[in-house]
Amino acid sequence: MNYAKYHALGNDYLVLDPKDANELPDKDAIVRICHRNFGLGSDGILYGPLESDKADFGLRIMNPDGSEAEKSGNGLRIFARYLYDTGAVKNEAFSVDTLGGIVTCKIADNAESITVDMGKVSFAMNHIPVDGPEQSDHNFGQPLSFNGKTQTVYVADIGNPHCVVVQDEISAQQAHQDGAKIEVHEAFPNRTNVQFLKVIDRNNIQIEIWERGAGYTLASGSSSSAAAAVAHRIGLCDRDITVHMPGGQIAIHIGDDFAIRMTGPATRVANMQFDEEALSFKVEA
Ligand SMILES: N[C@@H](CCC[C@H](N)C(=O)O)C(=O)O
Repeated sequence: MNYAKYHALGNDYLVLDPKDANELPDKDAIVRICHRNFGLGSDGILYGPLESDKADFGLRIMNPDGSEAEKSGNGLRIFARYLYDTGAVKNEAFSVDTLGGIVTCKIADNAESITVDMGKVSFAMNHIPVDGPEQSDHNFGQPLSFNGKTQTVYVADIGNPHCVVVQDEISAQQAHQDGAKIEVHEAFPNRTNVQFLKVIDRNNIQIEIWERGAGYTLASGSSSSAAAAVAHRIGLCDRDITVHMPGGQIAIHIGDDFAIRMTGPATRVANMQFDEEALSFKVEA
């Protein structure tokens, strides 16, 4: 099976084109294909371009644990780059239908820069299952207990769910320890992506990320969107925010009603062939 591997600031995806595969691999196969030792290795699989009656292209986004994500900012930039590389699009704007809504993508500077209109961030959690008090603009910021402490967290939805923790200092180690706990906290029956956010100044933030279904990642576009929106919503940042992550930087513009425009790169890595033999190897627990 042929996969095109790309990364967006170190957040790597394998693109599986339906012309090469009639259907997505099953959950176990996805886990194996994404495994960094027993498979090709990636933070997820992008299955597309699919037909859509609502947009120019349809896309399904799979996490490396085999679960399906509604949206992925880096995944969308990578998918846009794949469409450009395969000649399906040029420099015109085009729309992509995801489970988390329709987005618009535009490629510039010979594909060195890709902009995605990600949709609007919602802080009133109508579609993220959140147990506990109803989330709304009036009670934005909730105490959450994890790992023996209680901190204020901010939930934000940009098609997929996010939980933002604002702190003076952040670290990869904390993202591993606390992120893993918050992802599966009982407050989030559908699990959540987690960002630890440090405000640098009114136009720059730094985040460490723990992704739902993927774990620690070097960058995330929907996380950047959610974290920037929270920083603006609580009055710490303006509308143009550079998000600094271990893998690099993404530019976020926050428009009216928290409509997010995200700009960043996507880089081609390889064309890879997955051998079915890897599926039958028994991994000792
Ligand atoms: N890496 C992504 C987010 C991918 C989906 C996420 N793990 C989820 O389950 O919602 C990004 O760049 O946004």
